[in-house]
This record gives sequence, structure tokens and C-alpha cells, in this order.
Amino acid sequence: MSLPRVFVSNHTVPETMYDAFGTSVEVIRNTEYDRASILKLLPRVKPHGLFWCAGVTLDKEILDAAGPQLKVVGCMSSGYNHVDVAELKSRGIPVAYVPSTAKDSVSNVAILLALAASRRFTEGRWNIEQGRWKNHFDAQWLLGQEISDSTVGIVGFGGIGHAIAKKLKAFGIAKLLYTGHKEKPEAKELGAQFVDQETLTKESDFIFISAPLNEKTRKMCNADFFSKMKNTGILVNVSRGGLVDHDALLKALKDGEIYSAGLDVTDPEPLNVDSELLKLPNIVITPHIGASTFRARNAMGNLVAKNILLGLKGEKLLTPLDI
Ligand SMILES: O=C(O)[C@H](O)CO
Repeated sequence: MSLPRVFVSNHTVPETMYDAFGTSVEVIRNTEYDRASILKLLPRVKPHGLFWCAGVTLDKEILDAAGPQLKVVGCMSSGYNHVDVAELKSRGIPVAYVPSTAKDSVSNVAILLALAASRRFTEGRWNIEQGRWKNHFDAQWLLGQEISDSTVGIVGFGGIGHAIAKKLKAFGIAKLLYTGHKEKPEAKELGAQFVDQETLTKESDFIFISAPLNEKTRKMCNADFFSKMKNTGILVNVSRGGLVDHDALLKALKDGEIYSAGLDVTDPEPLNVDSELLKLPNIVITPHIGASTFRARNAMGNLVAKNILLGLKGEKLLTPLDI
């Protein structure tokens, strides 16, 4: 009897994932990254399970190419804006994702960006490179903002938002606000106050975006949002670039409407090499490395594999995407 087949959409997934699958399935990995190669391979493979990586949209066309024998999908990401969940639901195909597996690595990058953006890392580095680091003491040089004693606002208090809040407690912040679609009991334990988005925008010194991208949140950080932020305010986004209107952000940073920004995610990705954002002194940008640690990637891959094995047996998934 032939083994169930699992198609891995991107060959760069961690090798440990193959151990997690064991010998009960046949794993076929795509040797390319792109949509065209996936669409070509799927009808030949006829997979029972799909191991899906961010970067290529999982939609009707992909599901049609995979075929009606498909039983389960496992996504190796906490974000799911690249997945047509409604289409999967309508076909009765369960889908898993890995919502909290990378919460430590992503929240660490969020804090790194907040510190770097508030302490003028980009500008400081340029000063060194351009020989503007003077050989005398200047008490006014490169003064930044302090996270200690600040008011922090978190947009989206899921696993990552919660991890950011918990870690920031160690920095001695003065006040913690959060907003989202509902109040969270775990936020109360951290002394976080549930407020509406406008209050959070106006009162926060640091704003962290860790909410999913959907039609409600798309471009929520727009010109109006920036006009309400403090001029000394710092925006950090570790969620998806689509939550921020980048033209409005560029203007807000240029005009001094906000102090600085730290982005791990941009729109588009990759960011154009000639993007005006890269020319600004008051922004720190990293190339979507939130979940890029050996530990996080291994954990994400293993959890996806476990979910797919359960789905193939028709059992309940460990981390289903239930929206
Ligand atoms: O969604 C996630 O898990 C990260 O952004 C990596 O894609």
C-alpha cells in the first residue's frame, strides 16, 4: 500500500521536520520557491498533505492543482494573510498554523527595533561611517528616547503582543496599553489596560504592531494615525507590512510628525532597494527576520509536521487555524 504523500512547498524548511514526519508518509519537497513550480508539481504529486510556507498565496488555484484527495494543510507561519481560509473551509480541509511558536524570537526582534529606533542606531552608524564622530564630548549628540518610564501601546495582544509586554516589564515601563478585538485576561495579569485605538495612538510613547493583517487592519497606520501619535512617538511593526501605509509613514518620519520607526516587515517585501525609507536616518529596517532563529524555525517546522500527521489520520489538529 502506498504511503500518504506530503508536499513541502519550499525546500528550505528545517531538516528536523523530516524526522518529525518519520516513515509513515512520503515527503516530496519542491526544489524551487515560486508559485509556478508549485503549480506544475502539485498535479503530479497529488498530495494528501500540504506543508505550506509564507511567500506564495494558498488559494483556489493551488487547491485545484493539488486535487480532491488533499486532506490537510499545515502552514509554517503565525501570519495567515497568504491563505484563503474560506476556500479551505468550503472544501472541508482542516488547516493548521503555528501561532505562538516563534513568539520569543519575534518579540525579541520587536524590542531590538524599539531600542534601536529610539536610540538612533541608523543615524549613529552613518555618523561613524561618514567621519562625523567628533573627537570631543558633546552632551547633545545623538540623544534618543528612553523606553524606561514610557507608555507602551500594543496593537494586537496575541502570543507575540503578550511576549513583548512581558519582556518590556523588565525595562521599567510606566504604563501598558493594548487594543484589539477583545479584552484579554492574560493582559490584566501584566497590568495592561484595554483601550480604544485612538487612545492608544495618542497616549503611547512606543507603539508595537503585532496584529494580523486583514481587511480591518490593512493600512491602519495611515496619515490620520500618525497625526495622532506623539511627535516623540516610536512605531514598531513586526506583524505584516500591509498594516502600515508606507507613504504616510515616510511623510510622518520626514516631517517629524513621529520620532522614529522600526520595521521588520514592509510592503512590498522585499523592499525596493531604492525605497525612500532606506534613506531616512530615523528608521531601522530588518528583512522580516522575526522568526529567523534556528530554534524558532525548527520548532515551527516540527509543529507543522505534527499537525499534518494528525490531519492525515483525520484527528484533531494541535494548532488549527479557526477563524
Ligand atoms: O508569520 C510568521 O510566522 C512570520 O512572520 C514568518 O513568516
